[in-house]
Amino acid sequence: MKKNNIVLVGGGSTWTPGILKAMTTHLDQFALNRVVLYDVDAERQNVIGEFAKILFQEEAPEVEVAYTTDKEVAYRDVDFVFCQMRTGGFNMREQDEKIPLSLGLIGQETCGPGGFAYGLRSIRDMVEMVNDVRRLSPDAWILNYTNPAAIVALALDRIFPDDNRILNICDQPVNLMRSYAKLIDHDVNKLEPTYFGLNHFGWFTAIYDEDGNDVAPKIKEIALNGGFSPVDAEQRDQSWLDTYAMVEDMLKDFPDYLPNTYLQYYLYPEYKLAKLDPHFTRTDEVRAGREKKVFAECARIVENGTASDSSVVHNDAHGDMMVEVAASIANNLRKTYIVIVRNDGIVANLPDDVMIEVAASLGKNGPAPYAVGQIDTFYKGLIEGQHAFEKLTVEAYLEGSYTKALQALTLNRTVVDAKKARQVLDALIAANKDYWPELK
Ligand SMILES: NC(=O)c1ccc[n+]([C@@H]2O[C@H](COP(=O)([O-])OP(=O)(O)OC[C@H]3O[C@@H](n4cnc5c(N)ncnc54)[C@H](O)[C@@H]3O)[C@@H](O)[C@H]2O)c1
Ligand SMILES: O=P(O)(O)OC[C@H]1O[C@H](O[C@H]2[C@H](O)[C@@H](O)[C@@H](O)O[C@@H]2CO)[C@H](O)[C@@H](O)[C@@H]1O
Ligand SMILES: [Mn+2]
Repeated sequence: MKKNNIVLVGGGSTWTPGILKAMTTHLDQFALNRVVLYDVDAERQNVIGEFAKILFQEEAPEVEVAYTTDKEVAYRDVDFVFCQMRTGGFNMREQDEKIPLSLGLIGQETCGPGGFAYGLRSIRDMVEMVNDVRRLSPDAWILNYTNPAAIVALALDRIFPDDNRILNICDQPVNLMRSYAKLIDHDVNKLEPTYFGLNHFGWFTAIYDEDGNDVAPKIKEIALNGGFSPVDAEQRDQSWLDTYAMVEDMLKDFPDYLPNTYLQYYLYPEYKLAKLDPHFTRTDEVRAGREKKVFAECARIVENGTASDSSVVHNDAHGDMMVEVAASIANNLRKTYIVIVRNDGIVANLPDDVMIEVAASLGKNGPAPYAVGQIDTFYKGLIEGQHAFEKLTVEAYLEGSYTKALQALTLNRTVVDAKKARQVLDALIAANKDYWPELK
């Protein structure tokens, strides 16, 4: 098995310890030669970089580990880029949530005006990253998790249409699959999904077990009786437990398919708005919880010089998925993953240029998506509206167009009213002046 050189972009991310741990537990599937962490924030990365050195020294001393803020070093001679950057950090995520909420609109990291704002910030740095990687490692696979993945995927498809080694992925479908499996007491690796939609905007149409039986009806029945919760419920903050509980509401209203949890913001914007606290948003929860815990624990490990007694690096769906996806590509395993790809006829009644989220077989030539066929009017209508929002957001960025930005926000189901769209757009422009192109 080839030993791979990896760069983790956003090395100072709160998810990095879990991903590093997953790398050490998957070496039989995904062999490593070198792991480099790259970040623009030296302070964040140093703590996690030092932790990485200890972890690998104990678990896999043959793997070379380094961290750097020099992209010329980071992107050279790389086989796989794992990308999870957050342009503007948690300070800007807080603005993405609190500005819309202060104006009576949903404030969320990837949905609505918050997702729009984050999207315009992410595109610039993501394009720079792809250009740098291609200059230094032309054949590297770029596996991107940076959010909002829907907008990032659409922008990268527009800007690098011939680059077929960029793959955008979200861990939410895997996390939902793990949760379904626990609900029906089944091995998740023996379940195969059929799924369609956009990122954070899709549905499981069926979940097949090893005998070819669809277990989705059984899952729905349990969920409809209030039995649905995340597989890792004991590690979840209250807002995630509330989110999973909304699946019951969604199934009562729309029983056809199992929904992605993010649909709650688009289907029930007023109800969710009433539940969100404009003064204590998800960013506050993450700062007080995951961020604090990860950095304190990594600092403690560095101080003690051992990671053997650590709880911060539990195996989580996110890290496992990132490594398993890379393994499927590197070793041509052709396992099934839900990924984001150009439609090109997969959903027969949607345009080719929609970046859809769908199940695909993943091998050394990239994703081979499974055909979906025609989708029904309700789902088609929802997707077309959301795609128009995403497309206008990308075009607003590329053309520096205020009008397209306003059109995008007006089309979003969490906004709708054009006067509110203008109000939130103007407030977001002021907050993002260091990150966005000028919108005229
Ligand atoms: N696709 C998914 O399902 C999924 C799941 C989890 C997290 N994410 C995404 O992963 C990213 C990281 O999330 P987090 O909560 O750990 O945030 P975080 O702020 O803790 O980590 C992001 C890191 O990226 C760094 N960074 C910012 N701009 C950079 C650049 N241009 N180049 C290199 N590094 C840069 C920051 O300094 C920071 O250390 C976010 O985009 C988040 O939305 C996606
Ligand atoms: O609010 P955050 O920063 O905790 O999370 C935002 C991310 O939420 C989803 O990721 C889940 C993931 O599916 C699950 O496996 C586990 O790792 O928890 C994550 C959230 O706690 C979503 O898919 C990502 O896109 C978001 O960035
Ligand atoms: Mn996601």
